[in-house]
Amino acid sequence: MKQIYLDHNATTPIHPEVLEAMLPFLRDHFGNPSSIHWAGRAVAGAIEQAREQVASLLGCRAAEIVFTSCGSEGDNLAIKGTVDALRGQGNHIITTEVEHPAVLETCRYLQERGCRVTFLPVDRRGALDLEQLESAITDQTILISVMWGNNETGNLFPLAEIGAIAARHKVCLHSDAVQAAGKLAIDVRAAGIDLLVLSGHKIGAPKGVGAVYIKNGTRLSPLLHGGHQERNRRAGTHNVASIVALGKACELAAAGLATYRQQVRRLRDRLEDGILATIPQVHLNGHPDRDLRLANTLNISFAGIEGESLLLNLDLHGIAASSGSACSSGSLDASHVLRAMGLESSLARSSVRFSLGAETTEEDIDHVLEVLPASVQRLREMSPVYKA
Ligand SMILES: Cc1ncc(COP(=O)(O)O)c(C=O)c1O
Ligand code: FES
Repeated sequence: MKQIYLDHNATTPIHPEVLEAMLPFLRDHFGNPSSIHWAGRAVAGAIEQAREQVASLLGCRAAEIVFTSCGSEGDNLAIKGTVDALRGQGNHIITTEVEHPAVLETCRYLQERGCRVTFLPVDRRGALDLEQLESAITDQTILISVMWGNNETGNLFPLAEIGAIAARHKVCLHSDAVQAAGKLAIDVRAAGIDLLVLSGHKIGAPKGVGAVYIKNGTRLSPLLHGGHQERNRRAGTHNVASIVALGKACELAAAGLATYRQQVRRLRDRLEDGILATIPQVHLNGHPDRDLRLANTLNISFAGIEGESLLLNLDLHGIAASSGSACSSGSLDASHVLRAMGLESSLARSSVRFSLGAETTEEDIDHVLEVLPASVQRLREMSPVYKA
C-alpha cells in the first residue's frame, strides 16, 4: 500500500542532503568542538558554519544564534531566561491562549511561582486583537511571547506589528517560530524581535536539535549551567552532527523558500478546495484568508465524527495525518487551540490536521480526496449524533 505522509507539522523526514552533510560527523569527525587540538578544530569550524547558515535564514548575525536540544528547550530558555534576568524590572508576561505547550506550560509554571501572566484570547478565526495586546502592557511587563505560525491551524501572527508595539513600550519580544522558520521569509531585525526559536526536525533535520536567536544585548539567564559552551548561554557538549544538519537544513530552506511555498500552497489549496466541495458539514479551522495561514497546513472539522476515528480510518489507507499536536494525541480533551477559537467541544474533537511537505505530490492529494469522502460518510452513518 502506498504510504502518504501528511503530518509534517509533527515532524519531517530528514532531507537527503542534510543526511549527507551530517554523516561525516557521526562516522569520522568525532572531536569535541571545545578541544583545541586537531580533532576539536575539525568540528569547531563546522559548528560555526552551521551558525552562519541559521543566522542567514533569519537575517541576523551568527553570534546571535545559540544551539539547543529542541524547540521546547528554546522556548523554556527564552521565557525563563528573560524572567530570571529581568527579575528586578517586573514580573508580567503577555502571551496567547493558542501557544504550543512549550510556551503555555512554561508560562503556567512561572505563574505558579509568582509571575503574572496574561493569556490573550483569539477570535473565531484564531486572530489576536492587537489593541487588546497593547492595552495589556503595564510598567511591570517584561516579555511578550507570540508564536509566528500555529502548529494546529497554521494561523500566522503579525509579528512585525507586534514588534512595533513591543518597541514602543520597550518590552522584550519572543516568538516561537518552530512552525514558521524555513516555511516563510523571516527577518528578525525587520520584525523587531529579541528572541526567536526554531527546531530542526520540522525542516528536514533530525529530532533533538534547535536554535534560539538572541538579539545582541538582550539580557537572558541560562537554563543549563555548566561549561562555557555557546558563550555561557547554553552549557553542554555540542550535538555536532545534528547542529551541522540544522545548518544545512536552514541553508536548503532559505534557497528553496519560494519554490516550497508555491508548490506546497498549490497542493494544500487543492486539498482544501476538494474537501470543501465534496464533503458536507465541514468546518475550516483557521483563518479564512489563506495568506494568513502557513502554506502547508489545513485543519478541518468533520461534524458528527471523532477526529481520532477518521485518523485510524485514514491510517488503514496508508494516510498519516493528525488531530492537533503530536504531543497530545491519544488525549481525549479537545484541542486547546480550537477551544480558544470558540469551537464547541464536539466540533473541536472532530478535527483533523493535514500538514504537507516538500515531497508531497499531486497524486498524494488526489488519493486523499478519493478516500476521504467515503471514510467520512461511513463514520457518519455509524454515528449516533450525526444528522444529515
Ligand atoms: C509551535 C511549536 N513550538 C514548539 C515545538 C516544540 O519543538 P520540539 O519538538 O523541537 O521540542 C513544536 C513542536 O511540535 C511546535 O509545533
Ligand atoms: S511537542 Fe510537538 S506537537 Fe507537541
